[in-house]
Amino acid sequence: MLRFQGVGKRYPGSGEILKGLDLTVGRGDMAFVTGHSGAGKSTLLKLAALIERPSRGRIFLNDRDLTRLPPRSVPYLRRRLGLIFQDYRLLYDRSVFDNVALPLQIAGYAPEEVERRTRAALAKVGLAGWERRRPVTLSGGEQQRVGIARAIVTRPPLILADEPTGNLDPDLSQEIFAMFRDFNRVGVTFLIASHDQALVERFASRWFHLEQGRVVEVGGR
Ligand SMILES: Nc1ncnc2c1ncn2[C@@H]1O[C@H](COP(=O)(O)OP(=O)(O)OP(=O)(O)O)[C@@H](O)[C@H]1O
Repeated sequence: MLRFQGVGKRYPGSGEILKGLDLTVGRGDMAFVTGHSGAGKSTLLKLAALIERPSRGRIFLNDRDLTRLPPRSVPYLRRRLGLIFQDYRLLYDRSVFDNVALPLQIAGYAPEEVERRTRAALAKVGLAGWERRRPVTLSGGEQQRVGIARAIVTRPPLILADEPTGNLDPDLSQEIFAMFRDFNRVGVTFLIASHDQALVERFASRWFHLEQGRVVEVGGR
């Protein structure tokens, strides 16, 4: 589903952060990227999400070469991805409903469809009835559930999550990963950056360990 082939990345003025990376995430995988701080985990996800472009190599999503994608096709492609961030990135001046509904509104769904799908996504993350709440009144774990509902609301086949439990305690982290696993079981592919080794070993069907810009170890069942 997602394939990196000899991918290098250098930021303006930086050395090479990723140095010819090869990896493949298959359809239905629950894949993790591990590595110490600065190893390039976020960079890898940003490349997959087309937030950054590689300096060399190729990235394929469903056999489509992302490195050759014209800029005008980027927004369309991004709609087919769910993105989840460590710091949730919610809009704090909007309601929970508005946050989750936003990707559907951008994609041009009719209002009644937006309403139906948004409520369904909130129910899936255990937040049915929370539509009118404001994100500031929610705990970190609850805010991340809103972030997850926003990521799944367009039913993307692939979800990219960057340290999604980095700000949460171990019990909540486990809850969030179990939720990902439930979505994974119904067919959503995940690529998750995490440095929580114990949880990765428990939940990963596959993982890639990064060191000095390369995959040095591949695990999984
Ligand atoms: N926009 C940028 N410009 C210049 N250097 C950058 C940029 N973004 C990241 N870097 C550098 O690239 C390296 C890898 O960063 P990245 O965020 O991908 O690592 P990470 O493995 O996700 O780390 P962490 O676990 O701390 O989030 C770091 O040395 C960082 O300083």
